[in-house]
Amino acid sequence: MGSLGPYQRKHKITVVGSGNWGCAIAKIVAENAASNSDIFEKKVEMWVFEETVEIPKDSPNYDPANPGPEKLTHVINRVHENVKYLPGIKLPANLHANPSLEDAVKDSTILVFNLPHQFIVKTCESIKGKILPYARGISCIKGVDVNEHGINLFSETIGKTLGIYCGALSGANIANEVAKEKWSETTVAYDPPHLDSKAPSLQPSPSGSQVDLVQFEHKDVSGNLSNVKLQALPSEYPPIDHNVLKQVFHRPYFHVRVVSDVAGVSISGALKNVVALAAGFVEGMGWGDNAKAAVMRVGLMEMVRFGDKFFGATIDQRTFTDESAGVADLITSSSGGRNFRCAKLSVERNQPIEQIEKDELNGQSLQGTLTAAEVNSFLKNQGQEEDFPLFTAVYRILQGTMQVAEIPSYIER
Ligand SMILES: NC(=O)c1ccc[n+]([C@@H]2O[C@H](COP(=O)([O-])OP(=O)(O)OC[C@H]3O[C@@H](n4cnc5c(N)ncnc54)[C@H](O)[C@@H]3O)[C@@H](O)[C@H]2O)c1
Ligand SMILES: O=P(O)(O)OC[C@H](O)CO
Repeated sequence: MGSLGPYQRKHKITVVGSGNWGCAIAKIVAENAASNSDIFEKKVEMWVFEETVEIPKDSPNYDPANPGPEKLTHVINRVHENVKYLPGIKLPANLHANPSLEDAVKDSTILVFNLPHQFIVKTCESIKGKILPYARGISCIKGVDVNEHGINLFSETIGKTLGIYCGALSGANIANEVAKEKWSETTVAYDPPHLDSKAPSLQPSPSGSQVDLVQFEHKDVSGNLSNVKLQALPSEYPPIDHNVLKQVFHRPYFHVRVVSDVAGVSISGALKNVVALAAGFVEGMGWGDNAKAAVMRVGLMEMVRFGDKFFGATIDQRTFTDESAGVADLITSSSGGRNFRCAKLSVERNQPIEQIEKDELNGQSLQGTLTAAEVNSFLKNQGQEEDFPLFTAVYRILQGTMQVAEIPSYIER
């Protein structure tokens, strides 16, 4: 290892985000950067939304020289652990926690976006024009971007905002299990216009001084056509393709399948969170495993129907059944995910789920509650609420306008 082969430059990787999943993925990426030093720079940057943390005196991470509250980035770089969002897990020493987003993404060719979805638009806006124009992205976000214009995948929102191509990663991946190196699978979806590896005429000159802007027509998931300009990756770098992405994410304990269905992978990851809330609600009622299986069955059907109706042109229906991002994620999320656990406690304690989130998650963020509201506003606009009774029931239960006890009769209609 260590030889650059036919390429003069290595990829620099930045992880944008450092929460529970952000750190688990950053750990994987940093491990791979260290062990594939022929194509990746060893040092991996991780952007941290800075805050201060208090380390208890009896913690092995306590620094008597620094007894007061300490910046989270200082703690991560000092003890190689995110003591707030991924406690008890050693992070690789080549992972650098950086409080400056602009500095963290500077000169990176591979950007991994891993934040709660409500923060992504603002985060991307702030680095517009400040990244390499030929960088490529992977979104690990589970959510959909619903705004007045309709519904978008976050990979597309990120790509459009930054003027780059962005794929997606999603799977049956509870972060704490992955971080403990318990075996799991994931799905990476990546399907850029073929300009990096298949069209040498589009490559810039080896000096990098001349860049090629490739303009192509792009149809987004809602069928809207737009002209997109994408800059080819300079030929000094190894092409960013399925093989390189596997080297970024695959570990002996984290098995990656790379596919092309970005829409299917992203939609599954977003919608399964809504179904996991329903699973938590019925579990909280003490209705048992049969009831949970029933909401998972109906939920999966609604996920497939949603994909077919609104993303039909671009989605591969097999993703829902064949890939980790599909039914496998639905099962794990409805068994031990945060959305499931908080929904269950909210029924058991008869408290709003926002209260449970605040009391139980120590700053981590539920995605299903926001997604249920966003999906509902989209379905309402489309006049389709009644065609998705489980999604609608979850939204109404969260709003307090429906009881969990009404789920069985409501979803049967
Ligand atoms: N945690 C999991 O098990 C898991 C697994 C797979 C996918 N995901 C998905 O990954 C994404 C990220 O989840 P996570 O678990 O890393 O996050 P998290 O739930 O741990 O959220 C906390 C993070 O949000 C950050 N944050 C708070 N306010 C912010 C702001 N204003 N701007 C930017 N960042 C802010 C915090 O600094 C912290 O890093 C989500 O879409 C989630 O659904 C999570
Ligand atoms: O803990 P949740 O509910 O956010 O789900 C975590 C992951 O998405 C499971 O794959």
